[in-house]
Amino acid sequence: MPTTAPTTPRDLTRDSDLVRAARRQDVGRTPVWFMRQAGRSLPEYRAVREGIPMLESCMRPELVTEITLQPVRRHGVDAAIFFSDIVVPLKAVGVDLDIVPGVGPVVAAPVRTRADLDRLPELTPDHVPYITDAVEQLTRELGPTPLIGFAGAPFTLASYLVEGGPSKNHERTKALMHGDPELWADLCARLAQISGAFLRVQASAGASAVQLFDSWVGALSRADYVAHVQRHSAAALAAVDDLDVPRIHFGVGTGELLDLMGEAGADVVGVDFRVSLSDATRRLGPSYAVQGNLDPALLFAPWPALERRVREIVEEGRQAPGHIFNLGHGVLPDVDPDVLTRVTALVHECSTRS
Ligand SMILES: Cc1c2[nH]c(c1CCC(=O)O)Cc1[nH]c(c(CCC(=O)O)c1C)Cc1[nH]c(c(CCC(=O)O)c1C)Cc1[nH]c(c(C)c1CCC(=O)O)C2
Repeated sequence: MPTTAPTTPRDLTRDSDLVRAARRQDVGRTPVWFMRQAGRSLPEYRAVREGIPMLESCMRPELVTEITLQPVRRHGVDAAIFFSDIVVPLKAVGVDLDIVPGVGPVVAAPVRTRADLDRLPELTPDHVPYITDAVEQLTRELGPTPLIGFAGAPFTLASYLVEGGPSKNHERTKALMHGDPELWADLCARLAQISGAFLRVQASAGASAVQLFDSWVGALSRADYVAHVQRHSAAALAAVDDLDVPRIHFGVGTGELLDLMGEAGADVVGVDFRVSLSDATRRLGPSYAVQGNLDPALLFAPWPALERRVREIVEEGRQAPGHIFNLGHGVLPDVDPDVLTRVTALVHECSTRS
């Protein structure tokens, strides 16, 4: 019987457990990956990053490829997450910012006025040729293992731009949202274009799924999310509507927003460790897969306690229409990477369907 050779990177990953779980299809076993699986927890990461600033490393396709592959080789996870950062597209369009070790993104001139917004251009693929190169190289090397592309969501990006750096209370961001809702809406619309275009570059170059990180949106009420944020996140996700890639939508402390984040255009809703997967599934209904939700701090607990919790999460995930095992937030830098390898193997072992 004649067979047709696969022609795109996505053809090779269509039947992967990660893509199937995201689409709420049957899987052989529960797929697992970890947010921040590439990074300081790995000695091989620290070795290749030595002396190279974070943002510069994101612009070197060879290095991005190597760093993205490191946790896949080491842990045997079911997906690679593209090595980059949510502020890379902002840097690419000319925002003067840096990622300060131990602090996070710091913006030289915060965006707070109409004139500031007017200086923030839209993103085109020509701004980020190194992203296209890295994704193409990576998907060739990954073969049947899916690559997840990502971007920051408008609210989380706006918070860094308006505050000028990391913020506990997002006070200036909320002051702008409520004090000048028109400027806020225009800023978020611009950020949605930038995020959407960044997702589209990655999906067009071969990424098999995308994740929109709205890490800090749990700081908002449902009413504010609906009035000031949801449509902008929806616009970012809609940028890949026609590309046939499942969309994951994640935030921290977003238990009260899960259904609204689903409605914004997600296939999979990320759940942090504050809400059980059973409750999350009840809140979301049958139309969404879930991703999560091991507390990253539990990776420091004695193995029997950690093992019990991992097994519980896999069991709860079986009640969902689809489940991708992950942490409730990123890997902490001091974690013993062998624990992540062991958790990966345990999730696979205890979820294998006979
Ligand atoms: C809020 C946010 C940022 N960046 C990101 C988010 C959303 C996810 C989340 O909520 O954690 C997303 C991100 N940042 C990075 C990745 C890709 C790799 C992966 O997840 O494995 C991803 C998906 C690399 C990175 N981004 C950063 C690092 C550490 C830099 C280093 O190794 O020197 C990495 C590996 C820097 C960064 N960038 C940011 C922070 C808060 C920090 C940490 C600062 C620090 O503690 O030093 C902004």
